[in-house]
Amino acid sequence: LRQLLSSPLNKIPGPWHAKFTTLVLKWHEFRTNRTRYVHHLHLKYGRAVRIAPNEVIFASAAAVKEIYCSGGSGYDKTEFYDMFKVYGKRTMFTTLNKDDHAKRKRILADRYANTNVVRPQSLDGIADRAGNFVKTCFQSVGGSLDLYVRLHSYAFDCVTHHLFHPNGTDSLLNSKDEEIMREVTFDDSLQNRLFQYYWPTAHKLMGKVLYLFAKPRETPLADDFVLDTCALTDTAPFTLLNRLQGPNYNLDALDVAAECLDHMAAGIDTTGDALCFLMWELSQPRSIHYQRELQRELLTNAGASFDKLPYLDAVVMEGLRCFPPIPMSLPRYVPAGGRTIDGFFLPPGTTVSCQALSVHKMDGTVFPEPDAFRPERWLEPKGDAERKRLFFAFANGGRGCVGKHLALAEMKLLLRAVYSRFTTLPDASMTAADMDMSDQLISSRPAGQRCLLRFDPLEAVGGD
Ligand code: HEM
Repeated sequence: LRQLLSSPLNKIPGPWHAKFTTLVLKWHEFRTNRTRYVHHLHLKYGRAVRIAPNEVIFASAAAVKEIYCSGGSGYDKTEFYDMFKVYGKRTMFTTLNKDDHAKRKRILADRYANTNVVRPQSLDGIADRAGNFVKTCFQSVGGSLDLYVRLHSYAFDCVTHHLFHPNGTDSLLNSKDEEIMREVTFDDSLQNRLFQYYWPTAHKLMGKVLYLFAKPRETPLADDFVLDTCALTDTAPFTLLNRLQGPNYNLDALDVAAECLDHMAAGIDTTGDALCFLMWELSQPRSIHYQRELQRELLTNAGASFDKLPYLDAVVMEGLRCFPPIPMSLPRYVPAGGRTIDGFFLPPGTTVSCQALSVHKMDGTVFPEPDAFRPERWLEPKGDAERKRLFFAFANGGRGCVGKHLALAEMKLLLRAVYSRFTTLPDASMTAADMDMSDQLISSRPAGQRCLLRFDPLEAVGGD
């Protein structure tokens, strides 16, 4: 009790129960609502909030810099990341300390450098898949298309191209490959995995009885696909697998497969959901003028490179700001000696984090009307540095998203392919609840796991 009363964290604002228990936070996690709950606490208590006896969350550029960038890659990750081990192995994403992480990153980082992503063999593969996506849009004309499924297929095909070409998937055209994507994307194991993380002994004791209420994560098709593909030795030089199979890295077959499976999973829901939330927003009556402006830029610059289109860039940045597919806390431990963040002293071992949704929406001077989708804010020269400092969709520092350039290329090529040919409109059967944010372990997806849009070819609306 004395320890509780004398904790330096008592000075940090937050709900009264956060001093004593994690139960309220866990309740929201189990109900797929942690991100919104934490954002609500930020709005109520400010940019630093104690959310549990040993956990504090921040929403400022200074906190992002300290937690995620100090010393290059910021503070060490917490055991939260154990939940993401694959084939029982630690990957780059799940390594907890800096040294292990740096070793793995040195091997593979250049596969994701922009110079590698924009190589013709890499980029042409993405453009081909964007072409396949457009084919399905044309086929849907007169009806509607479930964008949620199609965009996850697109992201799956693009990421497996980058990992395994010529052995990537074709799930936009091939139903067997689509089945693998569905297994990963429609996974519903959140509660089971949280239960195992928080109460491992009870999880073991309850065994299969628990499965009646909370399904475990089971992805046998994806597991087998990656194991089989990693056994092949004919991958193109630009791919991740080609690099990992290099002779000098001392990685066994399961290490290689685990790293690839991890990147495959990291590349499906993130890019798929980012595009899904963004295209849904662009299709709303309140945003249709943004869609028109995008079409105008694309049609008047038909030959321009995808990364030389300022309005397209602004639309993507604003989509990722308003609807970050990883919107929630990325937990880290305060290092030995403790640290002061935003004026509060935090003892070593305190769990600290920032969540993208709040970092993007708590500073109305940098992002006026922060809840509004307004792409043009990214075109104003004034405030550019401040906006970039607060942009946290890909996290920041040495442990930020290694797939960022790949993801941006995928998003821009897809949006260019679609909006230079179509106007998109919401299908009448869709409700706002379908697109509510539903938290998973670290990412969020549309609650209804469907997103029906109508695709009207531009000629049909007079090309306006
Ligand atoms: C819009 C799409 C994407 C977003 C918003 C996104 C976001 C993020 C974020 C926020 C992190 C940091 C997570 C943490 O610290 O817990 C991360 C890490 C990572 N991402 Fe992405 N990601 C995207 C696409 C991709 C793609 C396409 C790939 C790979 C093919 C990828 C691979 C990874 C990997 C391997 C890490 C771990 C990096 C490390 O620990 O050094 N991501 N991503």
